[in-house]
Amino acid sequence: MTDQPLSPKIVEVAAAVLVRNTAAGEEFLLAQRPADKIWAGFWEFPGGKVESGETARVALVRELREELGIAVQTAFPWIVRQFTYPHATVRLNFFRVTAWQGELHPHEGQQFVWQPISAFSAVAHVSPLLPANAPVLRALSLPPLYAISNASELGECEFLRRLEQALDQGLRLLQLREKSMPQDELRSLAIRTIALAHAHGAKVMLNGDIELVRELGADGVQLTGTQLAQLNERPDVEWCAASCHTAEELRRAEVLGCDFALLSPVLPTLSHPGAPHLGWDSFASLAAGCSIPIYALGGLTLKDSETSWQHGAHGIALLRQAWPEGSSN
Ligand SMILES: Nc1nc2c([nH]c(=O)n2[C@@H]2O[C@H](COP(=O)(O)OP(=O)(O)OP(=O)(O)O)[C@@H](O)[C@H]2O)c(=O)[nH]1
Repeated sequence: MTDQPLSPKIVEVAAAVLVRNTAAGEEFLLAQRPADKIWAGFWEFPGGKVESGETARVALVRELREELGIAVQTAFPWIVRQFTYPHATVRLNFFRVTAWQGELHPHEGQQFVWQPISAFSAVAHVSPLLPANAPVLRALSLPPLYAISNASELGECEFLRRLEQALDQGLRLLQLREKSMPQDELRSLAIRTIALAHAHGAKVMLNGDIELVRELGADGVQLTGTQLAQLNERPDVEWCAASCHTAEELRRAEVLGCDFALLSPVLPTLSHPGAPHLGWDSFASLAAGCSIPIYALGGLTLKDSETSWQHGAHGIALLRQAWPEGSSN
């Protein structure tokens, strides 16, 4: 979201995904709507309506102070989901809140629960959830790093060695993208990659080949720009992502029902020296208001994660940088 005042036509809501780190991993907070509100008893992300003249961020800070008694220190803009209830159409402006001051207090008598948020398992252990929130949990389960394969350059053996190392270090989502590899080699690499990734609880997206995803039991497809332009329906696979460069492509990805998108190139890249790139400000304008998580791609390193969150990204996607040389053991 931008920090501009918001349109009064639909009910604008600021909602917080509070994230805390524990010994068992990251957790997020759900709150139960108090008895005197519509949808009483349903579980939701803390937050509330944006008041006239407020930005979503200002409303977020006010709501968390009023509802939970905390002072927000760090809030990253995340996805924006519109949902029509019988009583109103709401636009939920989500922020991931990672730092705050003060202890949580239920100022409106509401119950709280902290839920685990390990990769691909941000499920709610409470019910009922507000109906708008199910896709939000799915989005929340996406890990912060999306790695793109580089096997043609590294060679298959070396790529698989580095993949195993990355998986051991926590990589949970990767795309096999080997445009110049002969089909039979790609197939055999895909089989080995999927087996290795699944043994570590990680997901594998295949670039462009929907049939191969189904045949080999990969987790999803990363649609090419051409597929994104031509498909009329979201392919029936577990995860579907799109590669985007413009606002039009992002809209198309949302309309098609993609689960997430790549937006590139953010910075100059080794593979396309001198080619135009978005820069972080344009990235932020394009990502603002998107209903699906966006990974920033192009010229980035792991150190750019926080910068990407500040500009509305869910996380970063890395190609060469995802496969550092590391140890040879
Ligand atoms: N806070 C919050 N609201 C949500 C979520 N999901 C969702 O659909 N909503 C909807 O967004 C709207 C938020 O309104 P609210 O009643 O919480 O707002 P508020 O705190 O300003 O309440 P008030 O108008 O009673 O003062 C409701 O229609 C609610 O159903 C969510 O995760 N968190």
